Amino acid sequence: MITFDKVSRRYGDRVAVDHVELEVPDGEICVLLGESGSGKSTLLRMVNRLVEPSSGLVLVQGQDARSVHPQQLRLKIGYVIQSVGLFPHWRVEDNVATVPRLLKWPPRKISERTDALLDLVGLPPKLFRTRFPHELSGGQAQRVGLARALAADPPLLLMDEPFSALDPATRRGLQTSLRQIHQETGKTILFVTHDVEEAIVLADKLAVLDDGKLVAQGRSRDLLRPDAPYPVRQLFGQEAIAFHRLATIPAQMLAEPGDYGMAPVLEPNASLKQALMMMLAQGAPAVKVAETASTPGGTVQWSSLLERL
Ligand SMILES: Nc1ncnc2c1ncn2[C@@H]1O[C@H](COP(=O)(O)OP(=O)(O)OP(=O)(O)O)[C@@H](O)[C@H]1O
Repeated sequence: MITFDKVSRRYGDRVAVDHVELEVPDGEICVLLGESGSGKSTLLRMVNRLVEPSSGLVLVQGQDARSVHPQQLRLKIGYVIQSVGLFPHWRVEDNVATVPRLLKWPPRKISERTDALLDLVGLPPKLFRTRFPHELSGGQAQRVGLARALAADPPLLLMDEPFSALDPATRRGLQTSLRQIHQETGKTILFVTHDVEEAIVLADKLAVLDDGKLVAQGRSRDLLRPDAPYPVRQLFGQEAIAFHRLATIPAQMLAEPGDYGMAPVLEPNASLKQALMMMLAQGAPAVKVAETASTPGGTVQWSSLLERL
């Protein structure tokens, strides 16, 4: 758990972070969302003491961050940034092993851990272990950055716009991978983005910053309402807020028993936004949600979807 207790950061007259009170619960992905300059990175960097608060407290797993030496603190906290920051003359395996080596793990344990992590982030070790960073695509490099951050199994991960420099398809792939990795590892993740769709896809908890102030926090589906605070409506777009809300609701929730013949079929974990997009793309009044061993599937109709908007 990370707790921000009335945390502020001032630079001269400028208030970058203004009395923020926020908890990042254990095992959740908390997304800090806000326009450029709203204070997201400043707040995130206070967790690993790259920035110190001007006032207030940052508690990392119940402990005042200031009471722990920054180097000790950073060993417990994985950090992933947009520019990745891999060491260019080190092979992938050496980059991933950075922190375990600092911790003087035995070589065999480091080697096994490197293989396991490369598998986890979707880079087969046989193909990627010995490559250099310049032999990787941007998405692959970011996957190595994620493996490196996870190497010593830290309970917390800080991710500062990690996918912002990637093309949309690669970015979606990494978002899906991150959710899967999160499910498998149960890490507590604080993730910064200014991309509203990325925030909705990833957030268990969404925290919206505006001009250094925390203006809303909660589950996306609870925040995305017509009566949301003005900065939230402005960020998501007044007209688009209902559309974004559909992305937070599983299509499965509106699926009714019955088969409407030739209706197109959605994946079992698709959202209502995907259902709507498929209806629009195919001119279909209904879509089927595929069944799984644990969910019955069924049909979502245009009329019931409109009622949810
Ligand atoms: N070292 C610094 N010195 C002076 N002002 C700073 C410093 N770091 C940040 N700021 C200011 O604090 C405010 C918040 O910056 P911050 O980088 O946290 O915003 P952000 O929401 O992460 O923006 P972006 O999405 O563009 O990275 C900005 O007005 C910025 O100019």
